[in-house]
Amino acid sequence: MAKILDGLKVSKEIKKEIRADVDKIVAGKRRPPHLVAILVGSNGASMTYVNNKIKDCKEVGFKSSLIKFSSTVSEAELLETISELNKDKDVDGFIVQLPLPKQIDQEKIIMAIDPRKDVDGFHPENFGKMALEMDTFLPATPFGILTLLERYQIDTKGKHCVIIGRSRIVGKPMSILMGRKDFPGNSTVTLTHSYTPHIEDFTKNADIVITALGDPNFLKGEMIKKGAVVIDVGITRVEDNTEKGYTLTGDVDFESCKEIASAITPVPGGVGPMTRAMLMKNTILAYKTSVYND
Ligand SMILES: Nc1nc(=O)c2c([nH]1)NC[C@@H]1CN(c3ccc(C(=O)N[C@@H](CCC(=O)O)C(=O)O)cc3)C=[N+]21
Ligand SMILES: [Mg+2]
Repeated sequence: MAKILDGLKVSKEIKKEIRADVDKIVAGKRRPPHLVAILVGSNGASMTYVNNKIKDCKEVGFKSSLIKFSSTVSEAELLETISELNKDKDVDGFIVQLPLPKQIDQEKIIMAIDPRKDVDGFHPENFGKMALEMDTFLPATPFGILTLLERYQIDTKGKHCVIIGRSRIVGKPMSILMGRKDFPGNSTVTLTHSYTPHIEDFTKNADIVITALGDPNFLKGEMIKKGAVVIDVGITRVEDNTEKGYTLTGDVDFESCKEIASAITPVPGGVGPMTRAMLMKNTILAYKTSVYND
């Protein structure tokens, strides 16, 4: 039976560390860090995520603000709000919850964010710095995965890491980070996606598998090597007859994989809570402007 990589537990530890830091800041008569979230429309999952981020802010002692727009908001209105947040000295970092409605050009929105306030790490300037191993904000989900690997002392050096999915917020940055010279890193990376034939030919040879494709229970035990480390980023709401009306389901078939893997993340309670903790981490980094101070 694989060791469970308990993202919920580690995320609580990280939030406690941040809280202690904020308490010191406030005791020194300085204002606490301030995170702003922009939410467009009323997608159920997006509302849950954003509300949880606001809850996390309270927990760690940050000030938080939520700016809500209807799904019919214009691109110009959003850009105006971003421009104001960029200038606002009371705001350390902000995020625009994705996905955005189709009338909005996502790239244009991300490009408008001041990279120094881009605590999601989505701006191309920050993505470029990440790729070149310069100090910057790492995107929260990959940052969360790295931190989880680090705290559980999973050896990544010289290992073969196979990533499934090439999204701009998970798969693509993860593929770069696992190959960087830092720890955890120094892996040999294979980035697979929807055009990769016979994905099991790759996953069967992987020491570490990271799934981020959004296909419930895709990765089966027979597709992995004995002793592999399995990181499940997928989180799909599969509709059913439960009270909630859905069950959160990962990309990993947990039941079959836990028998073969040496370590595995659960869904829920794995990568999701780590993502949230790292957004808090990036926000306090933005506050200290330490990433731009060297
Ligand atoms: N600008 C932007 N930044 C993001 O970081 C961002 C985004 N847009 N859009 C959507 C994705 C997804 N994402 C998650 C965050 C937390 C959980 C999380 O806390 N999951 C819990 C369960 C939460 C639930 O009950 O639904 C868990 O896995 O245990 C999941 C997914 C951040 N994203
Ligand atoms: Mg993909």
